Amino acid sequence: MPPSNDHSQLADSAAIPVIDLSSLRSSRLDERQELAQRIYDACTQVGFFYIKNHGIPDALIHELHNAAAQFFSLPEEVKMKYYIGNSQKFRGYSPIGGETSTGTEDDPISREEAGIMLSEAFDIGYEIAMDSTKGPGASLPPDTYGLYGDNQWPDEQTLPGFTQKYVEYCVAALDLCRQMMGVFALALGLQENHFDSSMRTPGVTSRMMHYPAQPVPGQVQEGLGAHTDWECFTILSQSHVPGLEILNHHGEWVLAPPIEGTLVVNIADCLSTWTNKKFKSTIHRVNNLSGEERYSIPFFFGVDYDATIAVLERYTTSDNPPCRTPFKAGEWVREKLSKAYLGYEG
Ligand SMILES: O=C(O)CCC(=O)C(=O)O
Ligand SMILES: [Fe+2]
Repeated sequence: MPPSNDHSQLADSAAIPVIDLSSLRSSRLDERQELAQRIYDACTQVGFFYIKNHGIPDALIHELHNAAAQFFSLPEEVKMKYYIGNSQKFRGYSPIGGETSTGTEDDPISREEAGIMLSEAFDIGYEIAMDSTKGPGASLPPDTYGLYGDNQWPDEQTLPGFTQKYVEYCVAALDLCRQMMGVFALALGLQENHFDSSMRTPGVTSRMMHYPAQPVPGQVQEGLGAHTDWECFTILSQSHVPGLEILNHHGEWVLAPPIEGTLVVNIADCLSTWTNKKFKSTIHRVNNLSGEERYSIPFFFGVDYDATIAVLERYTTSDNPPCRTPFKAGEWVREKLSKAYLGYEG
């Protein structure tokens, strides 16, 4: 297990709770507060939880998984037309071996040490069309960190309806994330609208992932190395095939198996920093040992790239000073992306 001077990246418990989000949209504050309490417990103890009754239609999720399977079954030379290395902004297709494990804060991995991961991915980022709060005249903000726009969508002849389906999913996921930031604010003892001014054009990204079955039975090639996510939190849709594991403080990897009708939520570095690591940005990894193809679709919710992440004063004491000096969300994400993708040097 990686050395750790605190337990903020390790789950206390193997039990990943299932939280019913029905009251997320309740008009009653006491019901939203009760939900916030359950979320607080999950974020401070595990850093991971499942959500049910989240409001994203099952049919849409199912169709998007079909679209992902179709994309990855395209010939390699067709997928390479959308190669991530063509993009200045980390958008597009990353073939097997195109990405490297960066490790964790306490246990970083250099490019020389990192092995080839058995996964391929297709990455996209925020667009106005994904944002239900934006009208037709809206445009992207100044791109100080080189992270807004420039998605490399597959063309319509190759994959009809793919772009529309993915954008439709992002609209629903982004709406859900904004609502969840309200409940996170309540959980942290803040006004429900505390984060609203930091999520006008939020730094969201999403990716489709494909983890092939192990090529040599009995030999395990890692699908995605141990890491924490970088933004505020992640909403993950996994297919019926297990593979996601989270690290607990006994140094044991605990499976987070797919549960029908749920999505997985995990806290990431920026929200963890805001709380002085009270909310855990828990280390996780993926190994596909199932013998089947595995697909997953994470949606990474980050705040505006020019938002400042500064530890909330209420989570500091003289014995527990801020874990980091303030930084811009875009700075952090860009640095992490530059390390993870081969072919980018910052
Ligand atoms: O594929 C999964 O289940 C998890 C993916 C993940 O952790 C990530 O993309 O950051
Ligand atoms: Fe992750």
